[in-house]
Amino acid sequence: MANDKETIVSLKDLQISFGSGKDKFVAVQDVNFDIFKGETFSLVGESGSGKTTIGRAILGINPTEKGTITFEGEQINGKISEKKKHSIERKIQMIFQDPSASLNDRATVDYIISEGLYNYGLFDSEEDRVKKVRTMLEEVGLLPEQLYRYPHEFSGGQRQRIGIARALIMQPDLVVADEPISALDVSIRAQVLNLLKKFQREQGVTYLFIAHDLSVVRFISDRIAVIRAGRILELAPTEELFTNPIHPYTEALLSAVPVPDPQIARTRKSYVYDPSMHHYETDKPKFVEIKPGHFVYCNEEEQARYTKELKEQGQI
Ligand SMILES: Nc1ncnc2c1ncn2[C@@H]1O[C@H](COP(=O)(O)OP(=O)(O)OP(=O)(O)O)[C@@H](O)[C@H]1O
Repeated sequence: MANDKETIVSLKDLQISFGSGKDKFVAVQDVNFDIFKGETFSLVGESGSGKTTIGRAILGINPTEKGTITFEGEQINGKISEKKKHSIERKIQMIFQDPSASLNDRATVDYIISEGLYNYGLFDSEEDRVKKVRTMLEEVGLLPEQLYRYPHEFSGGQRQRIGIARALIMQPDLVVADEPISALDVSIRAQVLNLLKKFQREQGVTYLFIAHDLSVVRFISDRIAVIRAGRILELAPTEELFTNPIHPYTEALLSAVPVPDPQIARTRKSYVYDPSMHHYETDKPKFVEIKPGHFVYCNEEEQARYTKELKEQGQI
């Protein structure tokens, strides 16, 4: 792939299965993509499509069956040393969908935010730890007097801020944010997204953002990958994906997004994507860079058709 951006994560021919024998279920396959340093890369797809499975594989929680995951130039799936694992667990943090379930209700906010600092010895003195925690608390918009309270004393949005503080205090290079706003009130979703963007501007952190709705990720993503049934069907920079979608499934997802401009609404085709039209075994589809930075999962016949259409439209 031709680009001048630095790659932080690279997934090559990734396959992940659960169970074995006749109960084996392939949850993720043929997955190939790179995430660039400092960007927000979104993985979007319906429930059960494999988004969380990919996120958990990058975090080292889900074992992979085939392929490689490279992080900062080193392979991190398969057998790795405890030392490397420990180092990666600081560098890659996670923010969860449900801030109520992911925070220990018997621990104070002070302890929750400090836990990683303790595990990694990331402070010089007690004074230094308290200073770090208070600064972080302020960064996420909570008050110093809230430090010794417990998660259940906070609203959903505040709890998610605690979850963000816990992740970001580790100064991670990559944060996997798995539907971080889905459980929140619509009114506070934008605030939480703005908070995440603020950290990205200040710390240069990279986000892998997982969502089931394209409209949610439009304004925060640099690039978007659309996943269905464990396969990435299309990947493109955000505006490119919204204006020039190529795969019929992306078209279908986009037609479900409310379009305020009737002019655009009229020109948009309402595809019904029938996945059974793909016979993966015989078709042997590939993830092809159909135009610079824009990838589509397609077989040879589809590739020829897409290329012809793009040429006719003067896009390539
Ligand atoms: N530990 C597991 N054991 C067996 N099957 C699993 C396991 N984890 C996930 N799966 C299956 O793998 C598929 C992908 O699940 P995954 O959680 O990655 O989907 P998702 O896209 O994140 O969905 P959601 O939006 O609902 O979280 C699903 O069919 C799920 O049932």
